[in-house]
Amino acid sequence: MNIVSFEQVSKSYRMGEVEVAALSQVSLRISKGAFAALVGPSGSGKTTALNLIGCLDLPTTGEVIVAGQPVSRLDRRRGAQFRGNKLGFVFQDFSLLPVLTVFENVEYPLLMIRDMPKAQRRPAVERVLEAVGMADQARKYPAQLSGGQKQRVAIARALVGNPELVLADEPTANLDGATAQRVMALMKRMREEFGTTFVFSTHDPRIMDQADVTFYLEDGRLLDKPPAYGEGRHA
Ligand SMILES: Nc1ncnc2c1ncn2[C@@H]1O[C@H](COP(=O)(O)OP(=O)(O)OP(=O)(O)O)[C@@H](O)[C@H]1O
Repeated sequence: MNIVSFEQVSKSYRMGEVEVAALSQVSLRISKGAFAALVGPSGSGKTTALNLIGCLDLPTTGEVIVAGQPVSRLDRRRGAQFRGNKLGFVFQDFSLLPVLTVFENVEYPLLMIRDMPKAQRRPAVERVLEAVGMADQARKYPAQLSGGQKQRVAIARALVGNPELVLADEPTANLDGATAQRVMALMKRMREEFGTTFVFSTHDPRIMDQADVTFYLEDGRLLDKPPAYGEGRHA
């Protein structure tokens, strides 16, 4: 079963007189449970593709279907609702709120998006903090954590609402090589433990090799085989 389908998806941005094609006629399918990489050089369209899957942007033409729902025409409110219920996000800059503790950062989506009562929030937060090995750091603030620890908290926050799909835009870009590998291993373990599909973007060959399916983008187009720079496998 596919959790993501793109049918002939194009996205262009107008910059004054000029039209920039961020994605051109991309068709792809990602099956449920995949650990999928979007790979390509800077400006190839990876973030645009993740934004379309995440209902953060709409395609210019074509159809995007996520978890059985055609999301290409959802308005802002319905898009936000869909996002809150079905998706989790991990960002390269971690995007933790500095004034909240680790526990509160992970709790935040349950409180703000799901409006979940406190008695249910605590066990949900404890479960994911335990899973990412950060339960003993719950009272710390983000500034007191290393980069790898921050990304573990961000992964816990992405998973706390039991999403079907986690989208991660260059999740290891701000981490050293060894920490990046540990964060990827953690995401893979979370995929096994929670049954969540992961789609991440990267241009690091060591990171793309972790994927079980890899999509190569170049100038907004999906390539049908790895380009010279790619060392990952093609599905
Ligand atoms: N909001 C926007 N307005 C205008 N052009 C945009 C916008 N967002 C993206 N683009 C353009 O679309 C193309 C694809 O950008 P995108 O951010 O998807 O690439 P990327 O592969 O994620 O790059 P990076 O690895 O640098 O993040 C680029 O040419 C970019 O300049």
